[in-house]
Amino acid sequence: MSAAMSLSTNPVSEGDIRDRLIIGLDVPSVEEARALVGRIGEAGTFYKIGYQLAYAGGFELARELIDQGKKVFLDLKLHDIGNTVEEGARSVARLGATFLTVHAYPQTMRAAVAGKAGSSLKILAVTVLTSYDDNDLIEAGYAPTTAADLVARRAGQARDLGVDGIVCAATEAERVRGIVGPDRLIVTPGIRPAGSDAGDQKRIVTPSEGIRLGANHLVVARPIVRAADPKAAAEAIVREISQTPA
Ligand SMILES: O=C(O)c1cc(=O)[nH]c(=O)n1[C@@H]1O[C@H](COP(=O)(O)O)[C@@H](O)[C@H]1O
Repeated sequence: MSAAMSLSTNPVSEGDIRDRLIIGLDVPSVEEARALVGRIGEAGTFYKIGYQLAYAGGFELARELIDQGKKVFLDLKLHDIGNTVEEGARSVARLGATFLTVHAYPQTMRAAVAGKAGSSLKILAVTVLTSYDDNDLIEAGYAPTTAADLVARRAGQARDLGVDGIVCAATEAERVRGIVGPDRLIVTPGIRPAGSDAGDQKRIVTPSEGIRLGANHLVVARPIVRAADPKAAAEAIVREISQTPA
């Protein structure tokens, strides 16, 4: 695959098409993550470091990957008092990460936007986790609502607060695009290549559906990380993305 491979038909996805796949490094140690990145090689350009790896030395790996020219998404899903979130976002901005997640609560989003000011870090607001369905929201104490409606409400708040992108299930991406407009990013986990296990995800689609529904980036972990051949799994998803008209 050529490093310069691009998808010029979609203005929000200009650049290397491989960047549209964000590979979740959901593994227990930096050594395993390094080995995985090595196996995936040129097929992976954008990596996500979440709780499991971040709390096991992942910040050092983030620096290493950035130094190698990879993009890094720090998926820390911040949510705390405003001052703490603002200072946390400021520290992540200094690391040189590309994306940082925060939960889509207005105070939290406002603080993160203030913290990253002046840097190239982009804040992504996690609206409703893709492992939640409508019943999970009711169980969590939300007044009868649907995941789709809550995603829409939070996407509107994120837009108004100047957040750079939205994390939602691709099933809501079209509605979110209508709310946030063409320039904000839509990043969708809950992606499952045809025939793969849903695991704990509840609002899932295939890579091609995700792109067709308007996602800028797809987040995929287990279907790549646990594949017998992670490089081939990543390449297959990138191929599917490249063959789907945006
Ligand atoms: O913020 C995220 O990345 C995220 C938000 C969300 O709503 N759902 C979700 O699955 N994620 C993350 O995306 C990844 C999905 O992993 P797999 O289900 O293994 O592909 C995990 O690292 C999750 O932490």
